[in-house]
Amino acid sequence: MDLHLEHVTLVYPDGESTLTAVDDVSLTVPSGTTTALLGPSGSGKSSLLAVAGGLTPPTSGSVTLGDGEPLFTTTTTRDVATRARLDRIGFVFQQPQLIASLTALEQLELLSHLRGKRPSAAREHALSVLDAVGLGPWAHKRPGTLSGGQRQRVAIARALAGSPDVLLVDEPTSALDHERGTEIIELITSLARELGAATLLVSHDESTLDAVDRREQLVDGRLVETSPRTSPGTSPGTGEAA
Ligand SMILES: Nc1ncnc2c1ncn2[C@@H]1O[C@H](COP(=O)(O)OP(=O)(O)OP(=O)(O)O)[C@@H](O)[C@H]1O
Repeated sequence: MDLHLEHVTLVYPDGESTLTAVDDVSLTVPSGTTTALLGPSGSGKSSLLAVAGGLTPPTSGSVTLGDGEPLFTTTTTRDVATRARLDRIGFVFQQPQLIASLTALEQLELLSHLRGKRPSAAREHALSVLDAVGLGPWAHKRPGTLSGGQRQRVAIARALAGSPDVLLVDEPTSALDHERGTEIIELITSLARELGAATLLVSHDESTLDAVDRREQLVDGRLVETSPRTSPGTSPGTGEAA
């Protein structure tokens, strides 16, 4: 399902005043595609991701999936947002945020349990997702015995295990070297395509983003530039502005 952000504005209280972190942003991420969100520090990337994922209600505007009812609006209650996140949205954060005492497989099974899945079906599915991220042989390892790249792959598998409509990814490569960072972006975009997840990915590092379908630029909370997908082998940012 396509993800639609419609006239999203997010204003934070800032002492006696207010700060507009996201300013009237409208954006569609088609199902199965990956849009990278770029922009300087403080431009509102994480804030926009937080609204897209129902972590923060927008001050105005809405988040919709497909042609359905809005998923997150100014009035969405915390309980409704939590359920929508569990059922429809996968998150990958800068740090993998894994539970140290659980194996890779158990990290995925825990969420399946929260979603009310049968344990045997959940295990089989979790193993197939770990296979898809190249971690089949490491399914029974705990985070402490995995590399940084492997831990991020567990986080990606965990985010995708519930077959979410939307995948939201915040700086997934900041703790990785260039080669592993590029591999992680390639993995995310190919799995998003395979699973039909509309994927919005915040990144500082344009050099790892050859595989993404689209780039958007935020400055002072506003979208300023849209570029279509660059062909493999061409340098980024050479597309015509839309
Ligand atoms: N919880 C908050 N309360 C008040 N202001 C906030 C809050 N979170 C972010 N801000 C402010 O909103 C603006 C946008 O911040 P945001 O973290 O979304 O930007 P960003 O582009 O993700 O930055 P970075 O790349 O450094 O993570 C900044 O001015 C920031 O200081």
